[in-house]
Order: sequence, then structure tokens, then C-alpha cells
Amino acid sequence: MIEFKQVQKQYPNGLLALKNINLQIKQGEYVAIIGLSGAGKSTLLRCINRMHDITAGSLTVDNVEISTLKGNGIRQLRRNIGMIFQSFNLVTRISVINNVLVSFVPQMPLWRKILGIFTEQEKKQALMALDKVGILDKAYIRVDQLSGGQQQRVALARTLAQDPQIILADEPVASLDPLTANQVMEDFKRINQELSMTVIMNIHHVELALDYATRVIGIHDGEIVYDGRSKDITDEILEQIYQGSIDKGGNTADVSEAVTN
Ligand SMILES: Nc1ncnc2c1ncn2[C@@H]1O[C@H](COP(=O)(O)OP(=O)(O)OP(=O)(O)O)[C@@H](O)[C@H]1O
Repeated sequence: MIEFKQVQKQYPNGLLALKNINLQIKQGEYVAIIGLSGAGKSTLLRCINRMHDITAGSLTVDNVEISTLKGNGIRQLRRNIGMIFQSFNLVTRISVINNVLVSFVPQMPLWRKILGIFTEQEKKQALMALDKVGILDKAYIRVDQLSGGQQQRVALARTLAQDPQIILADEPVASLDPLTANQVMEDFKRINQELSMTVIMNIHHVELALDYATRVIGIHDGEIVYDGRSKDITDEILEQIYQGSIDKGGNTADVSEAVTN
């Protein structure tokens, strides 16, 4: 379980990005975090894997106060928490399988790192991860020959290969067309249901969030203004989260931007 207690995050320039966040996320939940650009979504997500450090309060993952972790402890935390980015973060000039194998590098002995040698077991795990996201047939193709949706699946496979309990996804479908975005959201849902991995996703597209996530957390100006089931969301609640920036189709100004990019 992930638990925030009175968490605050203040950046060195004085900006208070998270204010008094109280939150519990149980293992196996599929949570969408929504809110305007600058509301604090990325900051909240990145505090969970220590990409950012909180400045007050308590943040525990499986009862471990993560702000006390150092070196090895942080590496272990991150092995347990996969991260997916909007930009995929892949090495596009190498093969799909080599991108997935990268997930084993942090745990490898130095000599294997230097020589780039992977065990048969690691290769098998990488192929299994590609199979889980339906792109096993692309294993030996260069990443730059794949579509955006396929590249996001490679990123997901790379995360799955490390067998995390939690997946943090920061705008994973923002640069994809609507059809592909739906397919990738479906992948996350299947992984959440079949492997019981917790999925916490920042997403600008409200309709996708409501269609796929079971719980929605709405953030406005660093504060949680809604935390509940996605099926209970009403126009009034969306209005509270987006405060005048949402049109009748459920799109925010940010969404139109993301879709046209
Ligand atoms: N490194 C930083 N230093 C100072 N301020 C920052 C830093 N990173 C983010 N901020 C500020 O913190 C606030 C929250 O930013 P954050 O990126 O968490 O918002 P967001 O909801 O994820 O936005 P978006 O949807 O545009 O990604 C914003 O006002 C932002 O400008």
C-alpha cells in the first residue's frame, strides 16, 4: 500500500506544488490522476519513486518511510516501481528486445554490464514481457521502425520485465492518436487485472481516465479536490477539478493540445 500523510512538496524556488496530501492506494488499484496543467500531478507521481523528495509529512510504500531510504534502498524501491513516460524513453536505434533487456542492467554484475551479456533467463523474461503486450513478433526489429503505440508497448514491456508491484505512468498516451491511445489504455487495464499490479496514471484525457481507471484523484493547485470511484464523477466534480477550463465534451484545453501534438 502507498500512503501519503499530510505530504507537502515545496520546490527550491519556494513554489508549493503539493499541499497537505492525504491518500491511501491499495495494491492492485487502477488510479487516474487528473487536473489542469501545473496542478501537481507529475510532482505527486514522482514523489512515489523518489524522483522528487517530499518536504513535509510522511510517504510510505508497504509501510516503509521512503524519505529515509538511501542508495541501495532507493534502487530496491525503484525495482519495485516501474515508470512509464509520455516520450517512451527508448533507445530507438537498437532492437526492441535490447530495449527490454535494459531493465536488467541495474542488477547486473559490472563485468556483464561492460560486455553487455544477458543470461538465457533474462532473454526469456524479456520475450515473455513482449508477449504480454502483444508484440513478441517485433522482438528483433529496431524500435525506430515501430509506430508510436508499439513503442509505448515496448516501454511497458521493459517495465513488466522488472516485475514491479506498482507502475507509475506519466501521460503515457498523450502523444498517441485516439485509437492507439485506447489500445494502450487497454494494455494497462489487462496488466492491472491479470497481474494485480497497481497502476497510477497521470492523464489529461478525462474520457479515457473515466473509461479505464476505477478510481480518480482530481488535483487542483496542489490539493486533492476529488478522490473516489470514476463512475461517480459528475460534471460538477469535473468543474471543481478543472475550474472553468473544461468543455461539454469532457475535453480540457490541455487535451486538445495533446491530441493535436
Ligand atoms: N523542478 C521544479 N522547480 C520549480 N517548480 C516546479 C518544478 N517542477 C514543477 N514545478 C511547478 O510545480 C507545479 C506543479 O507541476 P507539475 O509538473 O507537478 O504539474 P502537472 O499537473 O503534472 O502539469 P502537467 O500536466 O503540465 O504536466 C507547477 O506550478 C510547476 O511549474
